[in-house]
Amino acid sequence: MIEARGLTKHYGKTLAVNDLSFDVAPGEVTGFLGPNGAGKSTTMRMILGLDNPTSGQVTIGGKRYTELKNPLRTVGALLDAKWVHPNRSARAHLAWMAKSNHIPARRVEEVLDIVGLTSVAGKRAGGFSLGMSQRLGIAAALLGDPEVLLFDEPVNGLDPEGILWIRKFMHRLADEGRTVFVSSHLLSEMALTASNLVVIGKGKLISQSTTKEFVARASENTVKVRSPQLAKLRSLLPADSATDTDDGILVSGLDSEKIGELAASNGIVLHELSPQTGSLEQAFMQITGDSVEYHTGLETEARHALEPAN
Ligand SMILES: Nc1ncnc2c1ncn2[C@@H]1O[C@H](COP(=O)(O)OP(=O)(O)OP(=O)(O)O)[C@@H](O)[C@H]1O
Repeated sequence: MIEARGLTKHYGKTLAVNDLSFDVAPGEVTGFLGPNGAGKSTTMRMILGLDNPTSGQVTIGGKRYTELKNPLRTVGALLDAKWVHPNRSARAHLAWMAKSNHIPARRVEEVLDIVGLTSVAGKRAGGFSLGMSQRLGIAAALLGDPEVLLFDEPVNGLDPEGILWIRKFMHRLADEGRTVFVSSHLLSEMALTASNLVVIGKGKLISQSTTKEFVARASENTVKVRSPQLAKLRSLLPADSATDTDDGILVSGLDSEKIGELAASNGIVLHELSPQTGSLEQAFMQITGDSVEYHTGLETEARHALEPAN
């Protein structure tokens, strides 16, 4: 269980995290969602004691990170997958981490097996693809068999196969009863990965709810309308209720019956009148009013193949 209360962080004049309170429960994957610069990494660093809050606090199982007796046995984190000595093998890297944290050496082979790196464990980590580096980072996070796991943007730059692997792995960790907190700015990915969402924008909490609730709340009463007389229909709708789409408008605040009746009583022909099932993207934009571009990242990131190390 992670509990943040009034968590605030100033960097000089920049208010990176602003009075943030949220809970992350065990046995589930909780997504930490927000556009670039929203304060996700700063929050994760404060959870891990790598940064001190200006005010407020965050605890893991009721204790601040600095109060934990065996931090690696309580919380594991993947912050930067490339943080590894390039000439060290994966096995040597993990053995060094285990030794410096009083973790038995046999655990190294266990975590290599869990993340599927046993066959390349003797190769230099510097030659690993991004996907393999992510697996190594996850193996390191699992070394102390912690109850709580944090992942900062774990699918960034991964190919579809790597993304799928991470997604399934997070579900597995949650099914084992662990607390899994994963940050991302990729909304589509979080919709598939997380059952709960903590959503922030500009350092502030926007919402904490299940993913389903988040989408349902924001996407109610959105109706797609196509018509050869759109301008006339628009003039009859409440101000700011319609936004343009490629081939029509998206109306919020009115249900399809009302729009249909309005069109009929004014002799307006409709080619489409369809209530929209909400996507996470729509939900986010409606709730935050932000116009950040979101995408799954699958197309542009497919070039990073999960190749074996040289
Ligand atoms: N060490 C620092 N010194 C000064 N400003 C910082 C520092 N770290 C973060 N910031 C600022 O704090 C804000 C939040 O940054 P943060 O990296 O936490 O956001 P984020 O949601 O993780 O974004 P991203 O997805 O781009 O990493 C940004 O305005 C950033 O420029």
